[in-house]
Amino acid sequence: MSSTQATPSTQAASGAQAASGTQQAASGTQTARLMDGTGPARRIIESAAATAADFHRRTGTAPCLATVLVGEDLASVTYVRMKQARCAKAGIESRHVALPASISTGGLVEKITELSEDPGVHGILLQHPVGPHIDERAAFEAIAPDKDVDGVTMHSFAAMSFGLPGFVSCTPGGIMRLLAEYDVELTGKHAVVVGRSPILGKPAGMLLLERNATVTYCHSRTSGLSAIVRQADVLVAAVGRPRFITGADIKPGAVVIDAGYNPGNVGDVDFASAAERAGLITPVPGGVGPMTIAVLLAQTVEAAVRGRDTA
Ligand SMILES: NC(=O)C1=CN([C@@H]2O[C@H](COP(=O)(O)OP(=O)(O)OC[C@H]3O[C@@H](n4cnc5c(N)ncnc54)[C@H](OP(=O)(O)O)[C@@H]3O)[C@@H](O)[C@H]2O)C=CC1
Ligand SMILES: Nc1nc(=O)c2c([nH]1)NC[C@@H]1CN(c3ccc(C(=O)N[C@@H](CCC(=O)O)C(=O)O)cc3)C=[N+]21
Repeated sequence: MSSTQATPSTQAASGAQAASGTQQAASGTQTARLMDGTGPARRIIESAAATAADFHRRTGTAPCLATVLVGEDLASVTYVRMKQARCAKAGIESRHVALPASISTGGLVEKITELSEDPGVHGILLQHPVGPHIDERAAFEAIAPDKDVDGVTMHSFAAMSFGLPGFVSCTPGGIMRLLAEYDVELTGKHAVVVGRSPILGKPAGMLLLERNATVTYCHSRTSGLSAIVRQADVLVAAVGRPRFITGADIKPGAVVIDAGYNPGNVGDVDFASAAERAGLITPVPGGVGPMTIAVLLAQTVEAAVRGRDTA
């Protein structure tokens, strides 16, 4: 799989140049190979769609994902629409629950508890962030573990950290699948994760640890960030700051995973300079983003099938 060609649109979108049939990420002295997420994501979704169709035939209903959105933040509305569109294409029904920004923690927990108890709903996605006056952790914990297809509950986090079966947080799960797709060896490698949020940085580090990487977390209180990032054989950028990491801090040959997704389709890594030093690098868009949605869909179908088979 490691020689999969990036789609032309991916290359164009990331400023990459196609050179005599091989994909090259930049035109510097050392050129990174692109880690395309669109191809692997498509394959994961095709497989989920086949399973969803089979589930539909057997049960008369489609797998169903409930998407919960608090408020009307434009980016969040767009993400949720994108997820619903992918669901529809894969034969997954989505049920959208739009709640006012003014809803209380109690009101949100009540709504999510209803979905957790609804036998017609197989998976629940509560779009993050929910607004500063709401206890987001309490809301996530109202998701029944067997419907936690977004992998955001404490139950899912613990299972994932112990290497036990359960749903993984979608973006970290997508990152791991992408690394596998490109045959990236993790054992003994120094993985540096910049960011420690509960649904991205922290679980990404735990999954890398499970795969025997030596993991360092960096965050806003880290001192000497550059020096640490420079040691990374595998770098995961999950900061939420456009082009925060530049090529100067990339170890030559490193695997660079840009999980950032900032306004204007800009990642947390400065792609052009990083691609001159990295060995492998994800583009934004077309890297981690599509993998996130693919994992969400696959886990939704898995939840439906599991629920049915254990009913
Ligand atoms: N492609 C996808 O599917 C997804 C992409 N994203 C994107 O990933 C990025 C991160 O998202 P998310 O984890 O939710 O963001 P959060 O804002 O929740 O977390 C950001 C993390 O970065 C750390 N950080 C912030 N500033 C610095 C700094 N100057 N130096 C070092 N660390 C810093 C914070 O540290 P501290 O903990 O100390 O505050 C925090 O741990 C965003 O661009 C987001 O859009 C998110 C989810 C899915
Ligand atoms: N509970 C929760 N779970 C999430 O997984 C979650 C969330 N909240 N809040 C917001 C972030 C953001 N996020 C993205 C998912 C896919 C793309 C994605 O597919 N991006 C495409 C581009 C799509 C386009 O803009 O056309 C790409 O990178 O190629 C981006 C961002 C998930 N998030």
